[in-house]
Amino acid sequence: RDEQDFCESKVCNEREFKQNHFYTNEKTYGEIPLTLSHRLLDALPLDELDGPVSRPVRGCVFSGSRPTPLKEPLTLAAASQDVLRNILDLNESVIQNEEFVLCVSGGKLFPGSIPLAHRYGGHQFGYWAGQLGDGRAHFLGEYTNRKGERWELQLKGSGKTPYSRSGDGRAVIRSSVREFLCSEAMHFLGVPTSRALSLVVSEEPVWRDLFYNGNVIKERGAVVLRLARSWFRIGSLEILTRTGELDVLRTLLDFIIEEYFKSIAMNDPDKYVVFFSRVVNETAHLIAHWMSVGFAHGVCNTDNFSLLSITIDYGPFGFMESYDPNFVPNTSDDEGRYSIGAQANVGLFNLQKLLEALKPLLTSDQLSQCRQTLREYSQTYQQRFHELFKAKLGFLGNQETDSYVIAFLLKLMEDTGADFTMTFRQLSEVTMSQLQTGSIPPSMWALSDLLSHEYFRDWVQLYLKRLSRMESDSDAARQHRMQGVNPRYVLRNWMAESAIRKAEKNDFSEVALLQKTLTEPFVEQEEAERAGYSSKPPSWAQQLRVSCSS
Ligand SMILES: Nc1ncnc2c1ncn2[C@@H]1O[C@H](COP(=O)(O)OP(=O)(O)OP(=O)(O)O)[C@@H](O)[C@H]1O
Repeated sequence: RDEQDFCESKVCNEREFKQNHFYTNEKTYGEIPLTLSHRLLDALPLDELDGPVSRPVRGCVFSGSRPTPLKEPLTLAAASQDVLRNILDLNESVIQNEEFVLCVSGGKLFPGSIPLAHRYGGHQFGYWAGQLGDGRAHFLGEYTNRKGERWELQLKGSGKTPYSRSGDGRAVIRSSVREFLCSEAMHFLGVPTSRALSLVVSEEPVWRDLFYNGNVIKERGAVVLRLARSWFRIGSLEILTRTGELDVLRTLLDFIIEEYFKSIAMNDPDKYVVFFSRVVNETAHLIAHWMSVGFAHGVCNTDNFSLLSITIDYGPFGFMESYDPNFVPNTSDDEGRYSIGAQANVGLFNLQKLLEALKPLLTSDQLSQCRQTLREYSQTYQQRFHELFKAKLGFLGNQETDSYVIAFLLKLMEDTGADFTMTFRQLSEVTMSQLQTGSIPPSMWALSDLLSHEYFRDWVQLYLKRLSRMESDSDAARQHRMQGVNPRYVLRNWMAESAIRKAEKNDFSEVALLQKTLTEPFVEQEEAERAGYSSKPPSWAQQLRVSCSS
């Protein structure tokens, strides 16, 4: 009852809220030529006007919440040219403008912006965690670009909201550099993902217990402005079912389908079934894609799984180096629930939770259809995985032995601990005759590791035999094809760590180098080679521990 009274006393009427924001915020609008609109705000129920008071929220999808500016001086540590130019239609010179730095860090609002925090819940590490929500993120509004694409802009690390619980609403430089670099890198690897426009660092002190052992240290706050077609997550729907707010659930679900799943007819009586099967399909594809680049998300909770099946929430992720299906990229997952090899299964768990959220809106027949879709998830995933790995090996067409050749290689890699990224890359650089004669140059260090395996020669024979079946194919054509899908550079932990150590001292040169390198991950680059980004990881990389505290 107390909780209910508390909520009710805070709820104000929606018109009042909008007016408050539209009229009193005007003077804080920036002068950057980027005007945001708010389709979501018009369509979805809104909570209340003011304040970052942490509380249980009911009956809405968003709460009004303004960013808290970071302590100055602020430094624009990095910006994505691609996002500026190709998503936001902005001229690159805009980043010289002080207003820009304020707008992308929460000090001012873009024209038209009405900042909101999204209410969602989620299953974390297998258990229902209750209300979560944007505890340190602010949704600023949406931008429709010249190409007609709609993008939703969000700040992360921009201060407390009603969903902050005991958190401080901030993000540190360390985690912000990682999110900025990795989300952009994933885009250029071709993996569906949120994007990042900018990274601003500040003098704001932020206290973090890095390894949850009582050793609290002072770090500095940073804000990333990130973008996605949509930020809705499985947890966005789950919370509404859990609290029995079925009208809001239906409103939100219809909005999501109408806005982001345009090919589903709103008058189709099975629209929720079709929606579910799309999410199942795309989630399976996304996780297969992660596997094909050796990406371990690290925290595959339902609040971190997008309904649009894009990669969101770059926390304690990692790119696998030595091939190991049990690879866990951080120090917080002792049981390996989110190990790289478990991601497909966790995806299924999350989709089961999505189905539970949809259940009150389904007839029993529709529920059975959805259950059938879930039973097909594993096959959808396997098929996509198979296609992606076939492409990584340069195969055209289908041969019965393909699955065996792929599995055989992965087993050899596991036995020898061969580097995942460079094994495939070097297979795309080596010639067939070098493979045939076993004369692999020492610079191909990952293949050299594999060479030590007693069965590697057997695998090579199978592989060459398979390649020789593609009669019209040449070695050069195969190499070209394979180099287009096997990156030479991924954001290895040690690379991110090296850039972070410098960034914490206000030297952003390595952030810039990594950003540049990872914009063309499939192309060999002189500077990146000099920096050792395709070399064997340095010995200190083994000791690195990635914290979940961020
Ligand atoms: N410092 C913080 N202050 C307030 N809330 C926080 C803080 N850190 C995390 N949270 C909240 O805890 C929940 C889980 O955190 P998690 O690290 O998965 O998300 P996040 O990285 O903050 O957000 P996102 O998923 O949007 O990238 C989210 O509701 C998040 O907003």
